[in-house]
Parts: sequence; structure tokens; C-alpha cells
Amino acid sequence: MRAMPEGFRWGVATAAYQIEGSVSADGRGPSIWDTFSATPGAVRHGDTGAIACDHYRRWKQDFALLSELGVSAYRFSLAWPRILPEGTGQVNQSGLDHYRRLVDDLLARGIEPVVTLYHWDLPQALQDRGGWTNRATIDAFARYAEVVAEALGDRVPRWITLNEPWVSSFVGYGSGRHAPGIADGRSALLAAHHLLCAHGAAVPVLRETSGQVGVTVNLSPVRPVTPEDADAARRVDGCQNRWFLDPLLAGRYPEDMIEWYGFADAEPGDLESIAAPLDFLGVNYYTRTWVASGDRDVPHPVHPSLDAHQVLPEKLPRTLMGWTIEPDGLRELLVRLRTDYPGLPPVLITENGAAFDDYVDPEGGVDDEERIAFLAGHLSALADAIDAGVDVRGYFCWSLLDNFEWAEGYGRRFGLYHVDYATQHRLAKASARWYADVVKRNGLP
Ligand SMILES: N#[N+]C[C@@H]1[C@@H](O)[C@H](O)[C@@H](O)[C@@H]2O[C@H]12
Repeated sequence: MRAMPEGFRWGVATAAYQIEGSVSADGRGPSIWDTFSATPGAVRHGDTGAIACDHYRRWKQDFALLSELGVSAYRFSLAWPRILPEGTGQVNQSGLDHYRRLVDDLLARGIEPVVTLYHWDLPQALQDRGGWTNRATIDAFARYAEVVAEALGDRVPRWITLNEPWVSSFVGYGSGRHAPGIADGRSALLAAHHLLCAHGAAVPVLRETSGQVGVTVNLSPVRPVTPEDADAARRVDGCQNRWFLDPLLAGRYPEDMIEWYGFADAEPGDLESIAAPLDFLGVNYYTRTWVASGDRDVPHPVHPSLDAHQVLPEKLPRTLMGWTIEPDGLRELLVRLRTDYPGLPPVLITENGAAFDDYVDPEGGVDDEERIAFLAGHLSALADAIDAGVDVRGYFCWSLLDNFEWAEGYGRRFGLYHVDYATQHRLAKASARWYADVVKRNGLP
């Protein structure tokens, strides 16, 4: 038995655009993902979040699944365009009322709502004015936080300002693989900085509520394929991990990366604001990153601006996303955080999970043994990190439901519950029953 500490929070996570659908209902405005997914070629099979899991209408039945799992917490995101359809200006009361119903139902079930303010669905009206490359979006986000804090501040116990600012900036504005589909290195750096500043502006606002405040970053231990690739690996670690961890936890950008990027866009006071004390750090972990320097002839030019390429070691098992399955990377990552960042607050694993080729058998079951093995391996690594002294307070499996997997559309299933998108029928996979048992035991059998 690998028991987690007493009071450990067991949860599952989702995000608004990936599950809600009803993208035009009750006053919701368009987001950059509505625009991007409607762009031919942007998303696999031309999939969009227009219907998704129809969760906006079926949320009560989905919350019954949370009770079935026995989780003590549920992480979900608010759709900014439901609350402020134009990003600023007029508040849409229907949007606030919807999320108030969700929060109240969770509390009535004895489930802690963990609310993400921004999980990538920027109101299109703000993108029309430059989006995250426009410094004015910082103030728009702060106002959004004020509106949400006023409406829900007395009943949300944990706030997450941003989900994965590295993806929002470097994938949305750097590679163009995500919304808004811009491929420009300087735009990525500006967006990253303004996202961090928006986080810093929202923290004092949310601190006025009764809830704890944190941010979620996606982190990945970076390994050189050969010793000659060590410099390239350090640059990728600098981009993917330290460019966010250093400002958030140490109040500075990493010097080596400032030099590499020639970055000079921080204004007086920005770094102090970004480094506002956190009650917790949300960590999303999926895999390690293996890197070769740019002058090596390798596929996957994931980081052209860094003169480095991501390499997927052939010998390692992978998920359907093509990511290597490396549970010990989670332990390695958490121990590194504790070692490198003395100011590390308590950690929540806000996402961990995997996509596999789920098969509904003739008896109507999904025997997703690979997902069970993935989760078991990562929970064991998490227990190792806790044994090593890392203060981890909770774990959220990604995800409750199969859902819209961004540029991969509906072709990648991460859920504990299978969704038949033609009928919207939810079906518990074997991993859902397994996870419910782990939650009940407060640890691995
Ligand atoms: N890909 N993938 C799965 C998962 C994605 O569905 C989430 O929205 C992100 O926060 C994070 O990237 C992880």
C-alpha cells in the first residue's frame, strides 16, 4: 500500500472549451478557440468545441460521476467569454449564474471546487486588439478576476489564475499550433510576459476572497540525447520550465534565457507583481522532453527558436499522443522544484493522465489497462517524491471525460469516462473504477 498523506485531495480536472459546448448559448461571446477551430486545417478532422461533451447542459449528470468516483475535489475552468462576452465591458449575468450553480452543487456534494480562471479560451474581441501581445489584456484579465471574485469569492476554496501559460504563449503565439495560430517568436515572448503579468494582477484580487490562490504550469524534465546536446537541453529547459518558474517563484527571468532571447519587455514593477506569494503551485506533468541540438538531423523541430529539436527515444513506451511514458520524471521534477526553488509553496498535481486507443468491447466495456498502469506508475512516483520531502497536497487526474483535445480534436481520449459523441452517453472505463478504489484507499493498493 502506498498511502498518501492524511487530507490529500483526490480529484479530476476538465476545462470549459473542451467539454461545455453551447458556445452561443445564454450570451456567451466567441473565444479564440471558436475562431481557430473553425479555421480549415487548424484542428484534426475540422473538429470544434461547438458541442464537445454538451457539459453546459449535462453538468448535473457529470457531477454525479464525480460522486461515483468519490473525489474530494474537482478542477474546472470558467469560460471568460461566458462572463464577459467582449472580454471587458458588460458582464453577462447568465454566465455567472451558470458557474454559481456548478460551484453550489459541488459544495452540496462535499466536493471542493478548484476554479481555473483562464484555460486558453481568450475572448476573441480581445484578440482582435492583439490578445496576449497587447499589454492592455493584463487589465482586462484583472477586471475579469474582480467580476469572478465578487460573484464567487465567498464559496470557492481554491483559485488557479492561469493554466499552462507556456502553451498559451509559445504554442499559441510561437508555433501557431494552438489558438490564435500565430507563429512568431517575439509575439510568444510578449504573450508569455503579459500572461505572467495578468497572473500577478489577479493574485491580489483573488486574495481578497476566502479562497487560496495558485497558478498551474506545465513542466517537463529535459534530457539531452547525448552529452553534446547538453547546451540545447538547457535552452529548452530554460524556455519550457525556468522562463515561468523563475519569475513566479524567484521574481526574476533566467539570465541565460534573457540573453538568448534578447528579451527587454519587462517594465518596472512587473517582476515584483508576477512573484506575488502563492498558496500553492499547480503542476501539470505528462512526460519528459528529450532534446538534440539543432545541428543534428533529427525530426520534430519543436523548438526552432532554441536551435534544438525534441527527440522521441524509440526504446521508450508512448501514449497515443506520442509522448514517452516516464513516471519517474514526475518524481525527478518535483525533487528538482524543491531543490531549486526554496520559496516553493505546497504543490498540487493539477493534471496527469494519458490518451490511449480506447476500445468499447462487444459487452460495452472499456478495459483500459494501459491507462491504469500509467496512473499507477505516476502515483507511485508521486509517493516517492512525497517520501523525499516534497509537500504535495493533491492529485487531479486528466480527465473526467473524453473531450476536445485542442488541435487533436476528438481523436485523443484522456477520460476516465468514455464519451460517445453521437449519443453523449458516458461509460465508466475500467480506470474509473480503479481510480475510485485508489481514492477510497487514499493511495495505491
Ligand atoms: N494534451 N493534452 C492533455 C491536456 C490538455 O487537454 C489540457 O487542456 C492541458 O491543460 C494540458 O495539455 C494537457
